[in-house]
Formats: sequence, C-alpha cells, structure tokens
Amino acid sequence: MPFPNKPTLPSSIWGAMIICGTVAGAGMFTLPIVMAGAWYRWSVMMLMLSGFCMLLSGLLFMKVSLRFPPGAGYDTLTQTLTPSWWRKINGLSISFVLGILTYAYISASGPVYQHSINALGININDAEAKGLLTLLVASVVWLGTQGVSRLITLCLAAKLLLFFLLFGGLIHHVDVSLLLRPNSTAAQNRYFPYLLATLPFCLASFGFHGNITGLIHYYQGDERRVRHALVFGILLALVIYLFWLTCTMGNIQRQDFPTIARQGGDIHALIQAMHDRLPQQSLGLLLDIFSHFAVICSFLGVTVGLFDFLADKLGTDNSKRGRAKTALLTFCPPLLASILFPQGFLLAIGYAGLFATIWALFTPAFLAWRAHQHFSGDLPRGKKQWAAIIVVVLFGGINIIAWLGSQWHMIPEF
Ligand SMILES: N[C@@H](Cc1ccccc1)C(=O)O
Repeated sequence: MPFPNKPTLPSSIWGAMIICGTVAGAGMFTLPIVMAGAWYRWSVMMLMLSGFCMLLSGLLFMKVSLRFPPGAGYDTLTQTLTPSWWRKINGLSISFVLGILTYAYISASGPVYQHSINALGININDAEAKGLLTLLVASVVWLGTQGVSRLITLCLAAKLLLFFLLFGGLIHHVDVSLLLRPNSTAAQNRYFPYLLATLPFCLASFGFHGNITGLIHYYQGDERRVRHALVFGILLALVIYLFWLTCTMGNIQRQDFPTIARQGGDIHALIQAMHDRLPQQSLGLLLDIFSHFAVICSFLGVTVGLFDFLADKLGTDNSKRGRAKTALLTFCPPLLASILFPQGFLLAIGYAGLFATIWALFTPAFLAWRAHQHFSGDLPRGKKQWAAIIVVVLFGGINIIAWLGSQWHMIPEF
C-alpha cells in the first residue's frame, strides 16, 4: 500500500545494520560447537545455504507485507490470508521461540556477567547475576520503545566495532591446518554425517523475521530499500559468521569441542577455551566485552518483540502498571527456567530453530501463496515465486527431519 509522502529516506545501510543486529546474536555462539562434527568446509556451505533460504523467506514475507497498510505484521497478515487454525499455530510458535530465546540469552550471558562482576571484586553467584541482568534489560524494556531502540543502536555499533577489532587480532592466530585437516585418526575423519544435525542451529542463527514489518515502516514502504537492507544485512551476518567460524575452529582443536558442549555449550565455556589459546591479555578482554554486547543486543531486540506480542495478545494497556505486568510475564518465566535449568542453552537454540521453521519459513511461503490468489486472482504465478516457495518449504521440511533425527538419535552426534 503506498505511503502518502516520502521525504528523504534513511540509507539501506541502517536497515542492514538493524537486520544484522538481530541475526547475529546468541545463535552465533552455538555454531562452532554444533558444527565441530561437520567441521569447517561443510559448515561454510551449510551456512551459505541457510542464509540464502532464510533471506528468500524474508523477501517473500516482505512482498506480501507491502500489499498491506503500514504496520501490518504477522498477526494481521495471517488473519487476512490464512485459516484461523494456522494463525493460532503461527502465534504460538512466535511466542514460544521468543520465550525460549529469552531463556537462552539469560542462561548464556549469566555466567559471562558473573565472571566479569567477580573480576571487579564483587562476589555474586550465578542466579544473582542472571537476576541482575534480567532486571536491567526488563527496566529498559518497561521504560519504552524510544530508549530501547537507542540502546539497541548503541549496542549494535559497539558490537560491530568490537567484532572487527577482535577478529582482526584473532585471525593472526588461526591455524589453517587445523581448519582443513583437523585430526588424524580414521574414526574421527568423518565429517559429512554430522552435517544435518547443524541445520536447526543455522536456521535459528539466521532468524530475523519479526523485524521485517518494522523495517518496512522505517523505509515507508520503499521496496527497493527494504530489499537491499535485507540482502546486505544477511550478507553482513554471513561474513561475521564465517569470520567467527574461522577464528574459533582455527584456534580450538576439533576434539575439544564435545567438552565445551557438555558444559552446556554456553558462551562462557567457549570463550574460556579461546582464552587458553590467546597469548595477549588484551585480546581476551576484547573477547569478553564483545560477548557482552553481542548478547545484550539480541536480548533487547527479542524481548521487545515478545513484550509487544504479549501486550497485543493480552490487551494490557500502555500505562506504567500495564507495562509492568507485561514485563513480568515476559521476563519472569524465562529467568526462573534459567535458574532452575542452567545448562539448557544449546538445547534451547535447537528448539528455537525447530519452532522458527513455522513462522520464519512456512508462514511466509503460505502467505505468498495465498496473497497471489487474494490479490491477483487468475493471473499466472511467476516462475520465480514458484521456485522461492518450493525452496523455502523444502528447506523447512528438511530442518524438521534433521531436528527429529538428532532428537531420536537417528543421525550421528559428534
Ligand atoms: N538470530 C537470533 C535468534 C532469532 C531467531 C529467530 C528470530 C529472531 C531472532 C540469534 O542468533 O540470536
């Protein structure tokens, strides 16, 4: 739907940053751990394929969303174009994924914060660190959108800057032979069988679809800019992931990864393993600061999404009290779960990958399918749209098979 007047719009670069900010979050920290079995070359290919399919579904969603008034998000689109049972499933999968990601962020960053606060000489335990961090993020979200978006922009800038500073340093320590020929024993020389199990994690790592509506609003419906922002955002995230994989797999031995996974696979364990390899203290410090910003950024983005979604569904008002109620519902269950089950970070990202298939892959394909019938009637469907819908649905189907296969131990685990 056309926007009435279009003053000068922000450059696509800013939109790309917003997308990259959500994409490259905690999921990224699971990648080297779950990809240790398939190792470097296969993992690089899998990342490219996943990035491509997730971008494709994002573009399908964008196309449909542009036909609606500005601000129309998942709920409006599914309400108009899909049967009510699908709308319900879609809504449930969105709240589940955002909730479990909140749990994952709290579980992953709690130990990192505890470590940093202890280093300052203040003694706190894991649960206290998690409570403190959650309270901090919850207060920002409670205060309102303006503050949050400023903080997200700030964290994102810090995250990108620190990332390139850090990896400029780390890349010098990469051992190329470790990347290409990791170990010697014949039994450990198998990589391909482990590839499928990485899929749900790749999918979660490239999730961003809740932000498309906001992006369309930001660019006032200018399709070209939104498209460029999505493409560049995903490309930038892919570059970051490839760098990250190179630096971690080029620094940590393949056989050391299962130990990290057994410790819950959280960021702290991974960073600890890297610390042991780093000769300079400054790089270690940079790594710590980077992980703080990386998680806080997605933590804010995802919890704002969950907060808005819950407020909308439950109809809580926008007063301070109403917002406090929604904030309690957004943050308390994941915090409690994280204190009771602190080791579930990897598992949670896997679940997020499974359930995100519904709203990040199937729903966009379904919407594109129905939108054509709804708006263009008898006109034949373009070949490109056909191809995109098939690729996206196939990718989603394989992801579900991969998740079930590893859950039922039918595909090997490293
Ligand atoms: N991509 C995000 C997770 C996410 C998944 C789905 C939607 C939004 C966010 C991360 O890696 O942390």
